[in-house]
Amino acid sequence: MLQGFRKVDPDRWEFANEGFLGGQKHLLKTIKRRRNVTPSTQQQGGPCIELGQYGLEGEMERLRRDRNVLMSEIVKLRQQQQLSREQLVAMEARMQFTEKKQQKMMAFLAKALVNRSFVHNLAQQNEQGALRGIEIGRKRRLTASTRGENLQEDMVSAAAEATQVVQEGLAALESDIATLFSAALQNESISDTQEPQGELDPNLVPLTAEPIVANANDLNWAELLNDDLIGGSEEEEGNVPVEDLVPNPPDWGHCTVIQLLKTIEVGMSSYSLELSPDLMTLTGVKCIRSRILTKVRRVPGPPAFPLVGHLPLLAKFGPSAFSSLANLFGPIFRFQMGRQALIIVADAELCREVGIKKFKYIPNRSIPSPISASPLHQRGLFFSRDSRWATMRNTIISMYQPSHLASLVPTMQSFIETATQNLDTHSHKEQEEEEEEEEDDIVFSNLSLKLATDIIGQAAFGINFGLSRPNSSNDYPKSNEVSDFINQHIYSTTTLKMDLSGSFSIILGMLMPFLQEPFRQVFKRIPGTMDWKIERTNRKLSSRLDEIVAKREKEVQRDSKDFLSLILNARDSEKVSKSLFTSDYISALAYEHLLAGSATTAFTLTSIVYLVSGYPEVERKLIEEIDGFGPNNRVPSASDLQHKFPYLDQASPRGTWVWLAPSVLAKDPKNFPDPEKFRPERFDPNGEEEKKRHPYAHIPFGIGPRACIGQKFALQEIKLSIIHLYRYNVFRHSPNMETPLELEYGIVLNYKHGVKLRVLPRKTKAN
Ligand code: HEM
Repeated sequence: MLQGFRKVDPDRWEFANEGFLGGQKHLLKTIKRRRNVTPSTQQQGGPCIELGQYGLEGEMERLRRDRNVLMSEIVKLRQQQQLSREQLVAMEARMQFTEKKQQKMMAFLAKALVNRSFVHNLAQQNEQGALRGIEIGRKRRLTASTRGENLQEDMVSAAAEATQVVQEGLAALESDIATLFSAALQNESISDTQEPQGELDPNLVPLTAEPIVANANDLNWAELLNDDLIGGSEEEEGNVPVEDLVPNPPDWGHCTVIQLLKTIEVGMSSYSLELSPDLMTLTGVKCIRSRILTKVRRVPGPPAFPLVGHLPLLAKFGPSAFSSLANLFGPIFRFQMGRQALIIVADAELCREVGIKKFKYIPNRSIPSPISASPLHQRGLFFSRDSRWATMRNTIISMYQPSHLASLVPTMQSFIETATQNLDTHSHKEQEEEEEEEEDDIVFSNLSLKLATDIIGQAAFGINFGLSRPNSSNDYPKSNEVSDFINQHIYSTTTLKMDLSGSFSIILGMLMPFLQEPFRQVFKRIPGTMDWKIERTNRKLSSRLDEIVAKREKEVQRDSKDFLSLILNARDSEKVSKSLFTSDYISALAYEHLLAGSATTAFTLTSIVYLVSGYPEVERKLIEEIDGFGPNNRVPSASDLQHKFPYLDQASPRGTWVWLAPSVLAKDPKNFPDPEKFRPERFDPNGEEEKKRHPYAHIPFGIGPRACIGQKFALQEIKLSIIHLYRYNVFRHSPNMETPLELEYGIVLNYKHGVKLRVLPRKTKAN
């Protein structure tokens, strides 16, 4: 009879009994508990035999072994208990740390609210004229309660103090950044196959203490998304498909770097619409905003500075910061826009994953702090969310049908013809050129901005702003209303930034979002502060837009084909929901067109002309194609523009972006060999380079359902302009223009000192 424990391997013992057999329940009742083994039971021939006839000694041995097994079990359990205790302690410490951080923040706030001694600092460091404004405000509010006044002053002081803290922080971080980037640059010169040459700066070690992801595959992408979407525990991550865990997409932001940079301004400079494409050229850059900072900590990235995060990197290095970071940390890295944690994805394939395949989980753009105070900007398509966005986009997209775009050609052409009359006064023959004469220069960047604003003004509102008419033309005196509107628009646009030297409430919005609104409420009442100015301008702009919409709403019959009329007609005919397209949303949508469609297009057009005038071979090919199309008075149709100008197609706007981002592209020569060269041929659809390139390596208008709605509009306008310009002229760089051209990272990327060109009229071909 077999009974008791038996050894199944050197470390394990198992219960064994003849009545203990799998599937034979009825035998279980034959199993009897073994009684204490005593000499008498032995004599009675009781159940003392186990694993053979070992007798008492055998039994003792068996018990000893049983005891050892149990002891080792106890030791194991004790170890587990110890481990759990340690984890508990670590968790407590983490909680305490978090609590302390909160306390510190509260202490800072408390200090901010009682400190009265920094009014002067504010005047020096923050907003020009703020002090004067405060004084004026104070005089005006002499009757106000002293307590209220003090509070206001205290908040001003707090603002100054916070600015100081941030500035000190930036200074302290600067040396780290320099180290980081010098190392990054060193890394860049190392090709895949080469061994690193020389030692990397040892100072780099603490900065790159986190693991470098060499390959995008090293990170489980689905896991990353799960992680951020769900915010679950680390143990849960990656085990369950996203689809199962996210019944409703949670409210978290999605943005491409483009979108992000469109609205976010950093440090000295800001990044905008146009910047995005060149970043995307790197191989495509997308970023995912995470609400849960801790969840993205394990994604590699440089150490972040308290409050400002990685903003100083952008302030100091501009867009090339992203390339260097991609070089250091791999195609997926962490970046902190102030308090906002982002995951940057610098890989074409992963961009497709985020922008298209995972779109349903990340359909919305995050609303950056400058926008959060401006309903006007929030109600456009760009920042609208979920089902509202889907309905609005579906409605608006119908207004960009090919037939509608084609009907816009004559309007565009007419504006182009009028605007180019400005060139006549500047044009001269090469031999007459007086090198230093500034009056011969044309600031082409200004002209193209005026032209693009006029075209989109007409297309969006049906209003001719008349900005690009020749100066000498007095046919249409520009009304004060129009210039006021444009000025308000420009001011409103340029203040839409997250500049560390900008509006105080906007800075706060980045650093401590919950403080933004209370501070804005205070500052907007203090004359002279930027918050006050922004509030005033946006209010005026909104009311002007509302007026335009209200007037148009009242029109019984709207014949014009501008965006505003089309959308109002659709609403009146109940094609679109009245509750969704309320007047304020319609104002915002029309205004968004002005915003999104002016400086972007203008910058692209300027860049093309600037580049072509520096590359005679490109100019020759372009002119050949334009002249080959037909006589100068033959205006190309929308279809001609699409199919009959393949070389122009390659030059706009893609060649431009490549050239504009040499530092970014240099990191990815496999996609863009010789990136610093303006070589439209690289985009020749039949060329090897184009065939080899990843289809999402270059996405200047974005990808997926949220891609630019105005892409075809912009390209049509740009191509028409180039054709008209080069039919009659060629351009040369003015000797008065700086080289290399300096860029200004405003809300819309711009050439800091403009693009100055000389106009050379062509020997016009016989028509
Ligand atoms: C060369 C000129 C332009 C460039 C480079 C450009 C670029 C972009 C980019 C990169 C995006 C974001 C795409 C994404 O997130 O994947 C975007 C969105 C957008 N663009 Fe443009 N754009 C240009 C001209 C225009 C024009 C002329 C209009 C209006 C007529 C316009 C209206 C919009 C709108 C409304 C969105 C938001 C779309 C949505 O969220 O559904 N853009 N643009």
